[in-house]
Amino acid sequence: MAKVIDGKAIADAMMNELAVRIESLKSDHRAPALAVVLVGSDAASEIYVRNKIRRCEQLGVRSIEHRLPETTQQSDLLGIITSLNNDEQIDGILVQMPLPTHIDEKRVLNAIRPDKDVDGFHPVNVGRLSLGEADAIAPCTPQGCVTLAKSVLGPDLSGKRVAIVGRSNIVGKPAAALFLAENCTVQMLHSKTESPQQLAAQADILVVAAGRAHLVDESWVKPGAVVIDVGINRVQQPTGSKLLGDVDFDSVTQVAAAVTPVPGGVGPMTIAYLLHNTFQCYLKSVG
Ligand SMILES: Nc1nc(=O)c2c([nH]1)NC[C@@H]1CN(c3ccc(C(=O)N[C@@H](CCC(=O)O)C(=O)O)cc3)C=[N+]21
Repeated sequence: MAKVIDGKAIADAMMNELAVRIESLKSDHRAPALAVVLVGSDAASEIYVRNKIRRCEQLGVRSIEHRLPETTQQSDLLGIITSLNNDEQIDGILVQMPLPTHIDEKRVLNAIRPDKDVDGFHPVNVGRLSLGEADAIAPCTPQGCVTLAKSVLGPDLSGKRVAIVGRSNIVGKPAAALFLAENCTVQMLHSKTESPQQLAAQADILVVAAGRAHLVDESWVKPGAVVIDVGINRVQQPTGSKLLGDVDFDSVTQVAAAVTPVPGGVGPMTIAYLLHNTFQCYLKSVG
């Protein structure tokens, strides 16, 4: 049986460290502030917002929510982003994805000030990350994946073979950039990849961010590999709704050295890095 990687515990430890640093700045500076904009409703986004608010409270970070109806016009959303951009009291801005289809996600991401872009989705931050620049704001979930892999394999990942299933702009692509920056050998697998199982089964670290419940079973996993499950699929069951990962945990645990659970794996790490990124933006802002 594989080791279960406790993302919740690692996130808690990161938060405790952050709480101390925020507390120590309190007497001289305003509190850090994070604004979240949610348009319409989306199950995964609701979980995220709920946990984010709780964590902000624990850390003494001011949390600002803009909950807008599904029918919100793009121009109104852009107006809110502009006012958050210009508000010197706000350090981080996060617009929940996905947006309703009548809104152009690209326009919205482009509108966020790069130095407040705590998601790291603005083209300037994507470019900095791809150039390997140290001051890039890197996306939260991929940073969590790297930290979870290091929790098992130690801080030096150089030479490790990494396979990433899924090529989204918010997880797969930035995860590839971050593992490359760790000197890993990175391979991207996606829906058009031939024999993805065979390729995945060569990886020391397998990151699964495909958005399909239980896509990956033990046939994809090299014995002794570390498996990071990014999936959050809400499925209805007779007993109520349940969260399923992209990894079939019971199957993969037979061959892997370590696996992240869902919930309790990548999710809490995403929130921890959201607060980490917010704190970094805050440090730059207050000097
Ligand atoms: N601009 C943007 N950035 C995002 O990072 C983003 C987004 N939009 N839209 C939605 C998805 C989803 N997402 C989650 C993060 C944490 C948990 C989380 O805390 N999960 C916990 C709790 C689960 C629970 O409470 O049931 C866990 O897996 O253990 C869930 C979902 C971030 N996303």
